[in-house]
Amino acid sequence: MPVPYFEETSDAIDTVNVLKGNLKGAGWDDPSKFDSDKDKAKFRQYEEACESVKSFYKGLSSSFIFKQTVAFNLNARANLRKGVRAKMGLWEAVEKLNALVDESDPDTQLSQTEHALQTAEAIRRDGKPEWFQVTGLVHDLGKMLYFFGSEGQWDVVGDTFVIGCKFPDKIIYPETFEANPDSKHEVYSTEYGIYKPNCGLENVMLSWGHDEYLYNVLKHQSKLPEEALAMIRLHSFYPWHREGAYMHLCNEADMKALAAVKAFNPYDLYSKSDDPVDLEALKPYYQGLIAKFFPEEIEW
Ligand SMILES: O[C@H]1[C@H](O)[C@@H](O)[C@H](O)[C@@H](O)[C@H]1O
Ligand SMILES: [Fe+2]
Ligand SMILES: [Fe+2]
Repeated sequence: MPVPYFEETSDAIDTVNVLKGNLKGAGWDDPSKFDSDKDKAKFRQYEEACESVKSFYKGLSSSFIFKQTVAFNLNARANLRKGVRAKMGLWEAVEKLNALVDESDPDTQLSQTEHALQTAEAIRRDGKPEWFQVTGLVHDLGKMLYFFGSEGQWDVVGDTFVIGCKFPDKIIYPETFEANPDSKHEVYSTEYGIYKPNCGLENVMLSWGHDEYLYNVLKHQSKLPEEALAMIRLHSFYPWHREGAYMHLCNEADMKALAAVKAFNPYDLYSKSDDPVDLEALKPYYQGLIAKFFPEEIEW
């Protein structure tokens, strides 16, 4: 069992409440203002996307479609438990991701370091609390998986969906899921599959990638509020947070998570068209924020 970084003593709870910036009523979930000048119809246009994005999702041999199965997902989670892949601070991870451009993303050709800082800066400009800003900074650091022996980008990036029940038509290029062997399985192809009605997303396996990975890495190694952890785990789950799929698996806690993810989404998505950022100039500020919420080294 990993030792939680945040031990629940009453002192620690006070510190955490201060860090959260009075979660309730602090305005952190007021609608974002920064995206009012964005042409939202220009984002997530998968039909018009470049060939590399299309082939990531629906190329003839797209592993993203074929290989995200129950069997693969159980195995990925078992591997995660086998040990620690690296010990590294979060800022180092931000810098390492300069080497990664996300093949699945139609909206940015910039590196993931740029994307992390653009997201965080948009949140900061909108006057949101520090925990929200740092969540913006780290939300995609799960893409470090790419350097930790992933099979490619297909098991790291891209939107997520539920494994173990029917693939709804709310996923990008839904027709392609016919090629996933689970779509023919007698249980996994049914509405509820291996799940019970309203079992809660906490009990559901999301397709393996950067969200599930980072959530598992950080849940015991941060002082982030649960809203932030929901943003991390569920931000790529567009079939759910944008299209409203999978409500039959959700419970009340998930509705709170949904509000958090929806508050986060504009910063993640629409900051992709912002100007590039100055890494060196921003470094001291974000290193300071990281130090407030995370241990110096994370066990990856
Ligand atoms: O959260 C995002 C989102 O789901 C994008 O659609 C995907 O292309 C990216 O890989 C991911 O980081
Ligand atoms: Fe992401
Ligand atoms: Fe992102």
